[in-house]
Amino acid sequence: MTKQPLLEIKDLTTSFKIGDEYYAAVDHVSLTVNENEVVAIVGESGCGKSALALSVMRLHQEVRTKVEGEILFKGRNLLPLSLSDMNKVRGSEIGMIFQDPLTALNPLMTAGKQIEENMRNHMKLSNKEYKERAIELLKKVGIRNPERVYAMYPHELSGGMRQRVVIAIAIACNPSLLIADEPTTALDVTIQAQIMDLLRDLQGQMKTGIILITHDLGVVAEMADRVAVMYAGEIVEIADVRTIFNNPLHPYTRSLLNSIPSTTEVKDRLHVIQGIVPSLSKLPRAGCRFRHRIPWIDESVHEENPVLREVEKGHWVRCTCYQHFHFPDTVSEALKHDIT
Ligand SMILES: Nc1ncnc2c1ncn2[C@@H]1O[C@H](COP(=O)(O)OP(=O)(O)OP(=O)(O)O)[C@@H](O)[C@H]1O
Repeated sequence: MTKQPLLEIKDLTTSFKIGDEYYAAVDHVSLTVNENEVVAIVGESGCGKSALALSVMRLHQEVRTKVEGEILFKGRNLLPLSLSDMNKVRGSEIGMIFQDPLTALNPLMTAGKQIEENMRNHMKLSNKEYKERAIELLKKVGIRNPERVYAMYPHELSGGMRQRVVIAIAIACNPSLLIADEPTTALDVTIQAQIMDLLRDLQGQMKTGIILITHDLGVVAEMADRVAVMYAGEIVEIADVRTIFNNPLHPYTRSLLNSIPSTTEVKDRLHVIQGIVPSLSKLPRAGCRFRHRIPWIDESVHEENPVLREVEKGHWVRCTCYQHFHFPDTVSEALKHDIT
């Protein structure tokens, strides 16, 4: 069965005003999410993942943000839509799950009323039906005593319960796309797995497309169909999940995978990713943006204007430097470049 594109992000550039200048946090990014497909976006903090997600939802502050390109949702470009048309899409056809459930919820409204509020904006039901559906949704997201939780305020709920309520709000109108931005980072480790299991179950039942933004490569391996790796505002590699884990090519993807702690193998500290993503105004804009973090690789192997190239069906990589990449061979090589 061929998959239909649900979301097509075309040449998206999102820039923020800092001082008098605009700087692109998302730089000419194109990405497709098909129906019933989970696309993970991975990369370190500051790579532009949230800026990308918020652009799809059009949740950036308009005064200091420029969003250029096209975001086609079911074929319709979301960027030129009026606010009222965008509000019809947001929360109904596209649901969003934020990092921190406490800030995502209204502290002055009960869980049940917040779920109902989203439905009231998009669905015509009777008061009784809104309530029944809200309780049904609380049950669906794994809350055992939904009638009780319906009447509770966010501060009366644990972090995991709050995130379940956020998920209930996000799925209340049966969206065809969910955007989950680090949905478990604000939660205890023990609860994280439960929330990811819930998301996976819901995705299976509802066949929703999902953009899953995460640092957790374990979650990616379990949940994603395809993976886009972002570095410094650009996608540097994109492929199906199996290819990313079995045949990663870009030096950044390889470094990310290498930095996962292993329980079976003692990792050489030289193989752990070095340095940090530069701040937005200091991002390298010319050439291979990752080259500064792999200084032991000869400069000449980087392309001047690296573009994403399809190296095998569905597997795209930016910059041919991957053909020459290796981790530092020796301590002296690492020391020479001050990277230990
Ligand atoms: N409103 C804003 N104004 C100015 N700069 C911003 C704004 N929002 C984000 N940035 C900058 O844009 C870059 C990308 O940020 P973004 O939040 O998208 O990164 P991220 O990959 O999602 O990181 P994290 O995993 O920490 O959420 C960062 O340098 C960030 O500081």
